[in-house]
Amino acid sequence: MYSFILGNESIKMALSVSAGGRVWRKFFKTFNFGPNSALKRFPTCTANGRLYSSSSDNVLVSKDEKSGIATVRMNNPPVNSLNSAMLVSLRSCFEELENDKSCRALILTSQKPKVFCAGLDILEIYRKSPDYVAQFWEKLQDMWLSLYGSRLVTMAAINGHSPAGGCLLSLACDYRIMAEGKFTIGLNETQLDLVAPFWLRQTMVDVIGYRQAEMALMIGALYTSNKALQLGLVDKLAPIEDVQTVAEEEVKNWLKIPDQARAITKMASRKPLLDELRKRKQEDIQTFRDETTRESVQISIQQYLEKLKAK
Ligand SMILES: CCCCCCCCC/C=C/C(=O)SCCNC(=O)CCNC(=O)[C@H](O)C(C)(C)COP(=O)(O)OP(=O)(O)OC[C@H]1O[C@@H](n2cnc3c(N)ncnc32)[C@H](O)[C@@H]1OP(=O)(O)O
Repeated sequence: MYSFILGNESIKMALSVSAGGRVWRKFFKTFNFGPNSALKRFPTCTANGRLYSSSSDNVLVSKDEKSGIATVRMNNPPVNSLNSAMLVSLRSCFEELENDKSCRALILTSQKPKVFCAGLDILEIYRKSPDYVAQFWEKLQDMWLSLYGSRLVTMAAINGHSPAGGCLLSLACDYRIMAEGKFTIGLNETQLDLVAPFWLRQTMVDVIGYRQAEMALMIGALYTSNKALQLGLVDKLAPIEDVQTVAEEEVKNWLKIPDQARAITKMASRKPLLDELRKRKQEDIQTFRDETTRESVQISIQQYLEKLKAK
C-alpha cells in the first residue's frame, strides 16, 4: 500500500501490487499521468528496432523489445530547432511510447551529434500572426506536458549544444548525460529579450536550486558541460561518442527499480507543476502571444537572427 500527499490535496491511494495492470490504470486515470489518462494501445509499437508509427523524418524512434528501452532521435537539420512540425512529432512519439505497455524508458538524443537541439525555431515567432504564435506555444506546452509527466524513465543523452528549448527538453527528463567538451547548455532566453515561462523557470529551480537558477535565468547564461555538471544542471559527462552507451547503461540501472514505485514517486513531485500549467494554460498562451508579438521584442529577435546568420 502506498499513501502520499500531493500539493495541498491529500490523496490516499491503496495500490495492491498483485492487482497488476488494473491498479496501474486506476493510478494513471486518477492522476492524469502522461499525455492521456487512459492507457491506449498502439498496434504499431512492437517490433524490435523497427520504427514506430510516429517516426517521421524529423523524429526517429527505435525500441529494444527485450529491455523496453526506446531511443528517440531528433532529426531536424541543421540544428534540430523546434518548429511546429517538430513539436507535434515529438509529442506524438512521447504519447505512443507512453501508451506502449512494453516500453519502460526513453532516451532522447540528436541524430546529428554536436547539436542536441538549438531550442525553439526562432522563425516560428518572428513576424508571425498572434494566432499562429499562440498555436505554436500550445504545441510546446503539450509536448512538454507529455515528456515531463511521463511514467517512463526519461533520459536526455545530450550529444551537443543544448540552448534554450534544448535545455527545456533535457530539464523535462529524469536524468541528463552530456557530451564533454566545448558544448553549451542553459536557458538563454533573456538574451533574445524573451522571458522563460513559469513552468520552465520552476524546473530550472527544481534542478539546480533557487539562487543559481535565478542568476542563470536573469543573465541568460549558457554553461559549458563542465560548469553544467558542477551546477547539477546535468548529472554526468561522457565523451561525445559514448553518450548514448552511457545513457543506456544508466537507464538499465534505473530499470532495476520497480516501475510502479518509481513512477508514483516521480509523479508525487511533478504533479503540482503539471497541474499548475494545465490550470494556467490559456493565460500562459496569452502572455507568450502578447509578449512575443510586441514590436520591441520583434526587433530584438530580428537582431538576434542577424547575429546568428553573421556568425
Ligand atoms: C512569457 C513571454 C515570452 C516567453 C518566451 C519564452 C521562450 C522560452 C522557451 C525557449 C525559447 C527558445 O528556445 S529561443 C531559441 C534560442 N536558441 C538559441 O539561442 C540558439 C541559437 N543557435 C545557436 O546558438 C547555434 O546555432 C548552435 C545551436 C550552437 C549551433 O551552432 P552551429 O555553428 O552548429 O550552427 P549555426 O551555423 O549557428 O546554425 C545553422 C543554421 O541554423 C540557424 N539556426 C540556429 N539556431 C536556430 C534557431 N533556434 N531557430 C532558427 N534557426 C536557427 C542558423 O541561423 C543557421 O542558419 P543559416 O545561416 O541559414 O544556415
